[in-house]
Amino acid sequence: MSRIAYFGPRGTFTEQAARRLAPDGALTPAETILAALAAVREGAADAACVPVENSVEGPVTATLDGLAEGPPLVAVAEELLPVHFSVLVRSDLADTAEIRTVASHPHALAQVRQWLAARLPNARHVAASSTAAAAVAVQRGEYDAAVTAPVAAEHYPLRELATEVADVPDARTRFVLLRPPGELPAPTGADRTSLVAAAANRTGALAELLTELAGRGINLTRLDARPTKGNFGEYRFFIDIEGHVAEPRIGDALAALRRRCDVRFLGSHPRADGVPATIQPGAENEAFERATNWVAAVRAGTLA
Ligand SMILES: O=C(O)C(=O)C[C@]1(C(=O)O)C=C[C@@H](O)C=C1
Repeated sequence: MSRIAYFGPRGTFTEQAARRLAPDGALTPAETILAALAAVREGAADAACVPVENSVEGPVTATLDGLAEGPPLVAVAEELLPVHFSVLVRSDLADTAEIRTVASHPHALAQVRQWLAARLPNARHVAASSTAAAAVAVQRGEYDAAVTAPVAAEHYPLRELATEVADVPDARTRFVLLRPPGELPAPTGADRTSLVAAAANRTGALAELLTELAGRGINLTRLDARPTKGNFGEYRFFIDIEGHVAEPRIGDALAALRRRCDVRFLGSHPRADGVPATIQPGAENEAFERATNWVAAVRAGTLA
């Protein structure tokens, strides 16, 4: 049975994603995203499930930084979960006027800002390590309310003050299952490839990388910049593209990027939404294969 470390404690959105990604796995919560990644790197778990991006708040930076640094890990699967929240309070709380503090993961607080301003305008917002960690803190009496995944109400003896809370109704978070480098999932035609590129700090460096992708008709699904943390003003670029590294056009593009700068491969796997890659005319895999075969024939002296 696969041992899966997930960003916990019990009752996070990530736990739900992990259950879907590894239905037969033995799930163990990790207190932080970095701890989940470390469990795999140290061999205590076979895979880690962590959030990577949210449709409202964008990248989960702890995941991005954790993947760019340390021994490499590769995403082998992803899950998209609809995100709406429950607001949980202690069962003995008599009146919402008593709510002075609301705790949650910063991504969660950002997704319910308007709701909190309208319904609990006097409550101070407090960042917790995860939505479920906020529920634990409310249970301990540290805070008055927690913004959590709906499933948290099943794990913690708290009262639901509100459910289906979301400023943006169809918000979604994408989660990935990460393993040490190994056999890749087979291409399906609806895949995502992720990488992080350390573009040089000079005029046009990022544009050159993007031009390599655009010239091969490859569509981006995400581009995030994160500081390298070394020199102020230097960034790494997290790039998600449509397609699988096993495809000639994607392999050709990755080789071109690698010629230009340091690239870390972060995985090729089926997309959770099943959206097939958009491929520009002339950028089909067959076109790349035909062109490669033509060069081989020219070199062999059988074609000109
Ligand atoms: O705290 C959780 O429940 C998580 O799984 C983390 C997380 C996130 O990192 O974005 C996941 C989904 C929601 O968008 C809010 C929080």
